[in-house]
Amino acid sequence: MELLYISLVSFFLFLVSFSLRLLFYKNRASLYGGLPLPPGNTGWPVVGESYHFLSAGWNGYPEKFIFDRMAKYSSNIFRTSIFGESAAVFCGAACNKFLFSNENKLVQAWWPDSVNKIFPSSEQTSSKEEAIKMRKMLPKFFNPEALQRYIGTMDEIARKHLETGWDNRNEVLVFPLAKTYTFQIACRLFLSVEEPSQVATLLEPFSAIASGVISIPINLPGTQFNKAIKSSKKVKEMLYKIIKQRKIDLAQGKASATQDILSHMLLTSDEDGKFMGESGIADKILGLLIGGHDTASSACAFIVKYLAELPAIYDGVYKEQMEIAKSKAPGELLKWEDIQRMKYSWNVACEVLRLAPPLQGSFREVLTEFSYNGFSIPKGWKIYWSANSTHRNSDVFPEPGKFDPSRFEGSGPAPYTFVPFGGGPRMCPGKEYARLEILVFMHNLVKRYRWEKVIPDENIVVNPTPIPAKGLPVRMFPHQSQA
Ligand code: HEM
Repeated sequence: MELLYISLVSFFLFLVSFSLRLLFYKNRASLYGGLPLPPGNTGWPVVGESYHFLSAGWNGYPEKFIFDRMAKYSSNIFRTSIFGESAAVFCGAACNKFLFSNENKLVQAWWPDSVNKIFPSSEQTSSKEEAIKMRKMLPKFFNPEALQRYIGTMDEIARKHLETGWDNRNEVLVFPLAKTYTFQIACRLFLSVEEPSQVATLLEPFSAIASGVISIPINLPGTQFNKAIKSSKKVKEMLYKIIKQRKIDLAQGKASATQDILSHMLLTSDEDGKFMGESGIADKILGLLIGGHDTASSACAFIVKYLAELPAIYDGVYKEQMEIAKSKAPGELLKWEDIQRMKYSWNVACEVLRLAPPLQGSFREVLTEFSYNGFSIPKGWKIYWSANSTHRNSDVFPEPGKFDPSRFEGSGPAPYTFVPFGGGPRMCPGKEYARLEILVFMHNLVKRYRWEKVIPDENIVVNPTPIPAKGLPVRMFPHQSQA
């Protein structure tokens, strides 16, 4: 469907685009210090290289878009055109360091216009401004005390989740279960929503939203973009209902001020004493659910995949987790000290995040023209940094395709090379929360079962997070005795 639309739109806009290109090339003489633009290709008219960029992921090799061009142009920086924007792709640790250190000086956060359309801010501000407000607010929910409190709840949810979704089954489909797990935690900690049918109703539209965020923004029936816009509206309507009910419950003393993120948002004012409106709260909760849900569930699913493929790694994780399990009283929930002992398991999770980063990278917008590595980068251009440009680079991680958790022992990878959570001031604010829910998941899963893949060479699709094409079916083998 999308290909058809792209061809039609491309054809009609070709002539317009051609004349705009002539104009663009004329204006190049004014670039920074006379330096050239990075080498590269701006691809097809209007859609640029968006299709190449996206299809590399759909085929399971998002890094191919990056490495093909780095090799072709013998450069760590190359020019492209994605989502209707002139862009430079910055590759490697030095580029990561440069970008992350120049946040809000030379560059600022940017998302494709599709993001503003899928998540129109109800407060008439851009998604960029909303993100700034969100960043200010998040430390309250993700500070060390709050995170430590969440561990027991996460453990409780993990146990119940495994009992209802995994126990007494010969075979399970991991990907949807991992999504349910991370979503159950988010619903509980953000909204105090626990009732399984309510969680399922909220979850249903989410996969359409995620794939629409990084898609070609053609809002016609049947496109990913169109489905994402509709799904985002649907979730917001559900969130409004929950928020309205919570206001009533708080007024009647049926809900507490500290029970979850929603209560905090309703009852906490900003530095000017202003409280957030219902629509602003719905936007923020939706942002958190989006940011935190597909990423962490993809990590959990890929941990299951790699542990099935690598029995020696599984044994290492099992040994570590059983030592922790045996040190606990029956029924006792996990605590902060237990998480601190899960060092090998976290190294394994990091190796999974290196090989299958849930987010492939993200964009910045150039605030002021600058030069870097002998190239001029014009104001207004977009810059894309990519986790794979270091994660899959043999100069940085020797034998990059080999699964080797020992890479994370000692001082670990060199700075700016392992970047699944980004870096600098915009580094993922949910990193620690994600670490906790991933480790709690690993603990509960390996404690109960060993498993094997039903489809040994299942394809991976990256859209925009990596997904096993058939949902990762596995055969389950429960351990004889559980701690
Ligand atoms: C394995 C799990 C996760 C991964 C790999 C991940 C990765 C990332 C990355 C790469 C960024 C973008 C940084 C940039 O633009 O340079 C980001 C941003 C963000 N993440 Fe995560 N994330 C994960 C889990 C979470 C969780 C659990 C939450 C919330 C509960 C969350 C909330 C956010 C938010 C709100 C942003 C936007 C921050 C901003 O714009 O300043 N993430 N994440």
